[in-house]
Amino acid sequence: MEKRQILIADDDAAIVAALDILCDGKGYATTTANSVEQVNYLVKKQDFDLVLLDMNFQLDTTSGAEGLALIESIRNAQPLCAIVVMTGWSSVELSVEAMQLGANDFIEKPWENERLLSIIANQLKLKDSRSQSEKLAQHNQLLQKSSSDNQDYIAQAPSSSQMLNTALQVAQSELSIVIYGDNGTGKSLLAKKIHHMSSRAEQAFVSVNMGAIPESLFESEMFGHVKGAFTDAKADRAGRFELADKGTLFLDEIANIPLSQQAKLLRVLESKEFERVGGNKTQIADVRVICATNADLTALVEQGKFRRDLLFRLAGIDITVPALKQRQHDILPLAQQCLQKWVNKYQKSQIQFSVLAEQALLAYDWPGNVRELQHCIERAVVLCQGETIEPSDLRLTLDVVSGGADASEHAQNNTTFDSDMTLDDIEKQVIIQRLDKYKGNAIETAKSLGLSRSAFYRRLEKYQL
Ligand SMILES: Nc1ncnc2c1ncn2[C@@H]1O[C@H](COP(=O)(O)OP(=O)(O)OP(=O)(O)O)[C@@H](O)[C@H]1O
Repeated sequence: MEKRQILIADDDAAIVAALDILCDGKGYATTTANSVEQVNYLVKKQDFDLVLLDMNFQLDTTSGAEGLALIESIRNAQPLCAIVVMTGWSSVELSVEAMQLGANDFIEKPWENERLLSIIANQLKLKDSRSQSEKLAQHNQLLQKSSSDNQDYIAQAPSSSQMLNTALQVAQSELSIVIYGDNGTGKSLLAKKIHHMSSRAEQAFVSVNMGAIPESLFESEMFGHVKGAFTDAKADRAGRFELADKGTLFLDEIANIPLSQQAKLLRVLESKEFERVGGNKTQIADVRVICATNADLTALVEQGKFRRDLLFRLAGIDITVPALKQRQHDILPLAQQCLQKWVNKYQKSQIQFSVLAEQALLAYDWPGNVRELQHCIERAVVLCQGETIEPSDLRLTLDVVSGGADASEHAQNNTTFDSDMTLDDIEKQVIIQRLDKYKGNAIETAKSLGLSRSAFYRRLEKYQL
């Protein structure tokens, strides 16, 4: 196990030497500092688990002012690090002030070795639980975004049930997986399903949309950063690899990762080691990687846009999710599932599909796949006046009657914005319609809206599209 890092800060060389021997004997890695400047320099440069801090650095002062100022700068540089101050005897007030400024504990000089070691051990444990809570808070944020985590995966058609069987068979292994399929076919949901069926199910499932990360933030997003590593790094932050430790890391839209970043990803996947940006502590990446894409990665390799060695590393096994039109037997069960969801959400009384509406659902091509089906049913639930959804509520009637006119265009020609819609509501609706128009093609939709790829993906995430 990696040694815990302790900084011993005191201007008295004899004290530093004694503490160094004591800590070293207990297996801690020590660094020493004998001036305020040195402490300030070291805490900005290196990660420490604990600082043992003297309160006075000039022989003629006993006020503790230097120690108090140092506590603030250590706290600023390393919010989670434990600080134990060493005070002269009977300086209770100073100890209290130190604790108020962020020190975690204090010990009076001269100290008893056993007592100091027990304080150190205790504070290191508390520091670990603070790091753990920091991670948990970030996890919770991620989890809130994916409340659909363990929803039922519908696969009643022969092609989808065969695909699901293969997925569940490999779930238990540690093989990396690439999931291919058109937009909206259910690749992300399948990745979650695989995670839930794996031996890592109790650990985190962390999803990253590779298209949504601006190139300049790639390393910080994936590997984390330490405070001050760059202008906007106001606090330490764990990256996705760290958050997914012992769990599953889902790299969505993997084809969108720029070539320059592919090498960095490959290095971590091969060595299983990474460092936070600006940090020097090497961490181990114990993650199972699942990727998804609607692109042909082999073709991208041939075109020189995707690294062959990265594809080998990622593709332990390939799974392809069929388009919805190729799995007719899934359409009605999926429509029923969506109906239930939207009826609950909009607090409507029970609603059913008419026979004609079911026929319309079956006759449509679903270029936007399950996602388009969900939007279609949501619209229908909102528009439906009575207890039965009719073909006209689905707005697919035109297609069925005219044999293939584009329903999305029909929907688009009917754009109306209620007077009580917020700007966000309007933006969401425009994006949905534009996605329909471009049949789920993200790049063309983003272009038509005048958005960069990452700005577009950020909006998709914001509106959970
Ligand atoms: N087999 C299924 N059973 C139930 N719900 C499904 C199924 N497939 C997809 N869905 C739902 O359809 C929506 C779109 O699915 P998902 O986001 O997994 O698609 P995707 O292929 O990852 O899309 P994209 O390529 O655009 O990222 C989600 O709300 C998901 O829950």
